[in-house]
Amino acid sequence: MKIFNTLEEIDNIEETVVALGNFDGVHKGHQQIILRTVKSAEAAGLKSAVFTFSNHPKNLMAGKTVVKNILYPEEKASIIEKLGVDYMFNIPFDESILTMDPIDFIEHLLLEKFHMRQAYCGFNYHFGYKASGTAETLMKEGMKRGFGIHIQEPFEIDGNLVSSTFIRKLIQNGQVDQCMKYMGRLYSIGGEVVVGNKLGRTIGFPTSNIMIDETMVTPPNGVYVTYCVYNGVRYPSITNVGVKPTIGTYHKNVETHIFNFDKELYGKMIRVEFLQKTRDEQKFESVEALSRQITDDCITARSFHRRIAGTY
Ligand SMILES: Cc1cc2nc3c(=O)[nH]c(=O)nc-3n(C[C@H](O)[C@H](O)[C@H](O)COP(=O)(O)O)c2cc1C
Ligand SMILES: Nc1ncnc2c1ncn2[C@@H]1O[C@H](COP(=O)(O)OP(=O)(O)O)[C@@H](O)[C@H]1O
Repeated sequence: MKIFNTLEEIDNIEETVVALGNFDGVHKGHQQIILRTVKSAEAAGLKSAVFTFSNHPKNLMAGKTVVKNILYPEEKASIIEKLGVDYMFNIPFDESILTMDPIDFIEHLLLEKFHMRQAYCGFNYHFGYKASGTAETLMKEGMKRGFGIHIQEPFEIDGNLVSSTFIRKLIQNGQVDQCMKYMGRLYSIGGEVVVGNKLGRTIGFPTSNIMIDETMVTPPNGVYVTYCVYNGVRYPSITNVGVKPTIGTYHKNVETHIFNFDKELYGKMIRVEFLQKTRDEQKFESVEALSRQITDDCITARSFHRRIAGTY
């Protein structure tokens, strides 16, 4: 997949079928739109493309982070690439796009820049000045100018409208066990292993710590059954998300104890995949009490892992 990070970089591209949307989380509704785009492009002998913004439009309008993302742009790109897309237009949402007349948006971006012949978008897609362009605007202009528009109806699973907002809420409520159903993959956080207090190993539970980025959606403090992916291998693990109140005052982080594992991971990249929240983080009266609780947590997590072995 070829990724274009600015409009200026887009040059010499072939005609396209474009999926339009923000696609944060690349959930099952998004996947359906993108897969349909890829199929149509193949059938028509065109290139498939995804047009998305690298920053959330609502954040530019508010002047600060009001919408936290589920995925980093690189993560989003990597998931979209696996769906078979040829081009990704990952463009910064700036003043000029914010204030662009919807007709100019169609003419100058979609047609002149992206060479769009067909588009797929959700029923609630908005674009251009004050988000005044809608799926209907695209329909009308498509009839006039000869491009095709396919509008995806609301996509529901178990009566829930699958949306990025819905998935953000699941994560923020600790309902990580629901993410697979709606996103088609486990919710995960990746990062570089940083040095902690080096206390974990003294209580028998060494942990690999990664920092939490508070500009992203994060799960609530608590203990989770997880997988830890390192070097392409997926290890059963248990993870504490939190501030370690028993030990002191710390920033929120993610620390994972990997079962049957004793390698040094400082400076290495790991990814923690969340299966199930098992309890809230607590302040214990002593490190011994905490250690006893972690022993119990590990028994629970190991039996969970045994139960689901081979499922994911
Ligand atoms: C499964 C698990 C559960 C934990 N639960 C708590 C908790 O409820 N309260 C708390 O203060 N710390 C909790 N911790 C964090 C420990 O305090 C922490 O792992 C220990 O202090 C070692 O920290 P270090 O990696 O910075 O050395 C938990 C850690 C693990 C692995
Ligand atoms: N089973 C394990 N799970 C996670 N990390 C482990 C494990 N065994 C060894 N390690 C390593 O030990 C380090 C953690 O030890 P710990 O005493 O908790 O120190 P820190 O406070 O720096 O996390 C991790 O960075 C990792 O490299």
